[in-house]
Amino acid sequence: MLRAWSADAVRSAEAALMATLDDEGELMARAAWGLARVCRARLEETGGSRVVVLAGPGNNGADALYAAVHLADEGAECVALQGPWPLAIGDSSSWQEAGVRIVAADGDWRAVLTGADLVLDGVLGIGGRPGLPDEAVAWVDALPPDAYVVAVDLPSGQDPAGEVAHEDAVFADETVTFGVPKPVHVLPATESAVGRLTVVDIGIELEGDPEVERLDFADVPGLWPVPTASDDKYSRGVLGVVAGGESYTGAPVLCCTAAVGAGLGMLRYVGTPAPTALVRASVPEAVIGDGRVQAWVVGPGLDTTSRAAGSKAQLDIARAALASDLPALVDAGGLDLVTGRRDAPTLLTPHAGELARLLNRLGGADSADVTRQQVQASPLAHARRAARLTGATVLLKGATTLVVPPEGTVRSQNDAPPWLATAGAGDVLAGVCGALLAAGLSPLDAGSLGALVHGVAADRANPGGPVRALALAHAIPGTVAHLLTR
Ligand SMILES: NC(=O)C1=CN([C@@H]2O[C@H](COP(=O)(O)OP(=O)(O)OC[C@H]3O[C@@H](n4cnc5c(N)ncnc54)[C@H](O)[C@@H]3O)[C@@H](O)[C@H]2O)[C@@H](O)CC1
Ligand SMILES: [K+]
Repeated sequence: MLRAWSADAVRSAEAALMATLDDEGELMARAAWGLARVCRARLEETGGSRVVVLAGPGNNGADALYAAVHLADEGAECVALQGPWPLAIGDSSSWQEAGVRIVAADGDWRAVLTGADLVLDGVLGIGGRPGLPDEAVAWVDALPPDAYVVAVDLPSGQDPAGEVAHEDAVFADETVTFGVPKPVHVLPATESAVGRLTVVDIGIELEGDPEVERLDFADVPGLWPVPTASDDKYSRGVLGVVAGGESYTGAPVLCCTAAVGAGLGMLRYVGTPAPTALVRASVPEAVIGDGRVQAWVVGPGLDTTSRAAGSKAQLDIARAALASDLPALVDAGGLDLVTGRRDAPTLLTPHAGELARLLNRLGGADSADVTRQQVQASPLAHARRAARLTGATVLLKGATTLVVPPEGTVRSQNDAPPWLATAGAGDVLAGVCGALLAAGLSPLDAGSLGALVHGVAADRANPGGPVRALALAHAIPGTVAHLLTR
């Protein structure tokens, strides 16, 4: 499991460790040495030797300058660009003596930057507010496209808390962070700016709950519900799926195929005539009709406005499911049936547009209209708000999937290839996560584990190429086996 801690928690841990060390510069020395080792390796890989430091006003700039001193000692040509600010440590002459030429804001920094093989972005670190100083915006605009950009601790100008997306900021090829990952490295608003993430150990230890967790493959065997010899179909979990309608007939096929493939004890399907016939034909394991279940999936392909035959009876069961005290996953059309808090374990699985619509419906008359774009620009805050309004855990779909309970640590999964952005993929996700809820997992575990398996299955269904949702659903059982036995 990858764990990311807030800037405040990292500063406290650094202060605690610093208090035990004789030399107050020791941590920065460790950070700079680790950073220099990574840069050295990248220069060797690319055959480059010209390093340009973007030197900000704080300790982030100092880290980059100290690393450049090591690289200069080893033969690299190192130049640092200084803005109209004093450097946190030393002055330009002391750094020049140590082998790093400083070019001031009024110097010919453009020519220097043009020749860079590797750019060390040390403008802002965990002390940064989102956004860049103007001089640094000009540097970033002038970055040569073929230079390898290494961000020190985090891509400068990105929100260290990972809450808000920023276009006017650094997008790095690699980020070298110190001690532990921070939210900026794993949350959807900022993760795409991080590139490859490398963590340098500087000896700090963090306690308590992290801000963000990310499950990795090694977590799957400990969480996945593996049956034992004493289990039967009922003890393994029975899932009820209320999905589809006369106009959306495919969603229940995808959802039910994925759910039985994820290892359910039994599945009950509640639908209208056309999708019921399809489910009967393509998922012969399914038992048709209402009955006792351990959890519900309500909503894939569900049209809450339909007047077609069977729709009213189906909607009555959907509403009863949501009113019950059983765990429920609520997706797509089912989200329109959410009227407020649910006390039983609940996982809502909206995409950005559906989350905006839900917030507008539940937020009350005095709340401003939320748009899909606003949700995409600050996904965590909007998902958290919906979680608090409903008491549910909110799984917000996207290139990075967020799983956000009303309080506490969130999960952020980034396991899927971009090919997975395809119609029907969400129906498959609902089936997998629903199966996990029926087996007794919490909404947080069901959502994050389901997202991981879903992402890996997309890759395994057709490595490196397009994937259709039905192939994804069929890849679920093999993916689970692979993750349990690797
Ligand atoms: N705290 C520690 O013990 C350690 C910190 N380290 C480094 O120190 C960094 C944090 O250093 P600092 O706390 O000095 O903070 P930063 O270097 O991130 O920057 C802070 C400075 O930038 C200014 N600033 C912030 N946002 C701005 C914006 N948007 N536009 C213009 N100016 C802005 C602040 O007023 C302040 O002067 C870490 O990211 C890491 O690189 C490492 O050396 C490891 C040890
Ligand atoms: K930085």
